[in-house]
Amino acid sequence: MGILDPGLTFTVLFSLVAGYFLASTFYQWQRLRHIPGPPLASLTYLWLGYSGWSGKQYEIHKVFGEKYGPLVRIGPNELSTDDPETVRRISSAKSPYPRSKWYDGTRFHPESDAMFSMIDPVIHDKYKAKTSHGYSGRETPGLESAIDEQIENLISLIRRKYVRKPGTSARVRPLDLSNVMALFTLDTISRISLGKEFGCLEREKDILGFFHTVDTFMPAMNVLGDVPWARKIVFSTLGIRLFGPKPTDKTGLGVMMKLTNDEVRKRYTGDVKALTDVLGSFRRHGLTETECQTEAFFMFVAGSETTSNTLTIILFYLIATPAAYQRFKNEVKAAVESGKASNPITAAEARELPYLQAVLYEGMRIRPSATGSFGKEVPPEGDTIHGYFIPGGTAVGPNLSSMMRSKALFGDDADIFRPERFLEVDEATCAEMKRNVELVFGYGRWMCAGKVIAFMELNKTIFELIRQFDFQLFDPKAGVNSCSHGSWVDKDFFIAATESDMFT
Ligand code: HEM
Repeated sequence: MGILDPGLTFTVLFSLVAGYFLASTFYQWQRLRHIPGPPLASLTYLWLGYSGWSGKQYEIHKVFGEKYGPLVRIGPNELSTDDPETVRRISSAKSPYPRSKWYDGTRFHPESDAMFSMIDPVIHDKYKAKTSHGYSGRETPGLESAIDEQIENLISLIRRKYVRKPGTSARVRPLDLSNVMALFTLDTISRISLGKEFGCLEREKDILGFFHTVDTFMPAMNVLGDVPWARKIVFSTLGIRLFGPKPTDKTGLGVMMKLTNDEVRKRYTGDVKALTDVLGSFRRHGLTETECQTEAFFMFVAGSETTSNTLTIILFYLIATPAAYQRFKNEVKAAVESGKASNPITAAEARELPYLQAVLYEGMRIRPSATGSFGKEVPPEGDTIHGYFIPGGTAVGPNLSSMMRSKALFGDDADIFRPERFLEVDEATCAEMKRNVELVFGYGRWMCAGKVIAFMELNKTIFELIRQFDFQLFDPKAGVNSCSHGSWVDKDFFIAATESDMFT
C-alpha cells in the first residue's frame, strides 16, 4: 500500500474545493444574470453583507430605482423591487410566495418562532389569526390609555429636566430627542405587552441595556441575516442556544426575556376571562405559554426601535422645516381652541387633523423605518416580474428606500420633506400616495401586526409634544447621527426645548 504524498493530497483537495466554489459561484451568477444590479452583488454575499454592515444601507439602496430600474439584483439569489404593485402582488393574502430564509435571521428562541420569523404561509396565517385580536386593539380596550400614560411620562420628563420658559435667557440643557424617543417606545411597548412599563423614562435610562445591546449587535446581525451560510450556523437551534439571549443571563436581552417569561407565566395560571391585555388575548386564542413568551419578547424588538426611529425622524424634519413646523403648530392651536382635541388628544380626533396626517405620512416616507431585505421566495415554477423571468427559490424583497423617494410616485421634489404634497392632490391620488407609504409596514398576509399601535403612538405623541413644547435644533449643523442596518440607529439629536407659547 503506497503512502499518499501530503503535498499532492493538499493540491487535489484544494483544487476540488476551489472547483466547487467556482462552479457554484458561476451557477448562482448565471441564474439571474439578466437582472441589472451592482456587479459584485451578483457574485458574492460580501456586497450585501457590507451594505448592511456599513450603516449606509439606506443611502446605497435609495438610488437603485433611478440607476437600474424597478427590479435590481442585490445578491447572488436576492432581488429587490421599488415597484409598489409588485410588492403588493408578492405579499398579498393569496400570493404563493412564502417568506424567504432571510427571516430565519430574526429567530432568537431555539424551540419556538415568533410570528415574524414564521416563513410558511399556512402556519403563519393560523398564528396571525390567533394574535390579531390582541395586536389590533379589538380585545385590548386599555391600549389607548396605556399609550396616554406613557406620553404623560414623556412630557413630565422633558418638563422636569429640560424645559425653559419662552423669552428667558436661562441656561439650555440640550435634550437628545432620539434617546428619549427610544425610552418612550420601550416603556410603551412593555406597558402594552406586560401591563407595566419598564420605567426607562422615569430614570431616563435604558435600564435593561436593551438599546445598548440591539444597537451594538445590529450591524453584525444584519450581516448574519443576509449571508446564508452564516445565518444557517448562527440561527440554527444549536446556534441560538449558544449565541442567543437566555433567561439566565445577568445583563442585556436575557434579563428582559426572564421578565417577560415570568409575566407570561402569571397570565397562564389565573382565570383567562379576567385578562384584558394583549397577552391575555393571545392565551384566549390558543397560544401556548412558550409561544406567548416568544411573541411577547419579540414585541420589544419589533415595536420599539421602529416606532422610535419613526418618531425621531418626523420630529427632526418638522423642526428643521420652519414652514411645516409653523403650519402644524397652527393646526394644533386651532384644534385645541375649537374643542376638536381633548386633553390628551384621542386617536380618533388626531386622524381628523389633515396636516398632522400629512406630517406623519411625509415623515414615514422621507426615511422609511425598515431598510432590510424582507425577501419573499419565488414559488418553484418561477415568476415573471417586469418582463424578466425569475426562477423559483429566488428571494424578492421591497426596496423601500428607493420606492419612497420615487419622483413618479411622489412628485419631482420627492427628495425634500413637504407634507403639503398629500394635501394639494385630489382625494384618490392622496389615498394612493398614502397606500404606497404604508408599504413601510409591509403588506397583505405579512403586514406589520402592530400597525394600529404604531399609528396610535405616532398620532398622539407628535400632537402632544407640539401642544406642550417648542423645539429648536441645539446645533443645526450637527443634525442627527443616523446609521441604517436593517433598521435605524439614531443618536445625538440634540434640541433645546421651551414651554410652548401657543396658549399664552
Ligand atoms: C413605525 C413603526 C413600525 C414599522 C415601520 C413596522 C414595520 C414592520 C415591517 C416592515 C414588518 C415586516 C413585514 C414583512 O415581513 O413583509 C413588520 C412586522 C411585524 N411588526 Fe411591525 N412595524 C412597526 C411597529 C410595530 C409595533 C409597535 C409592533 C408591536 C406592537 C410591531 C409588531 C410587528 C409584528 C408582530 C410583525 C410580524 C407580522 C407578521 O409576521 O405577520 N410592529 N413590521
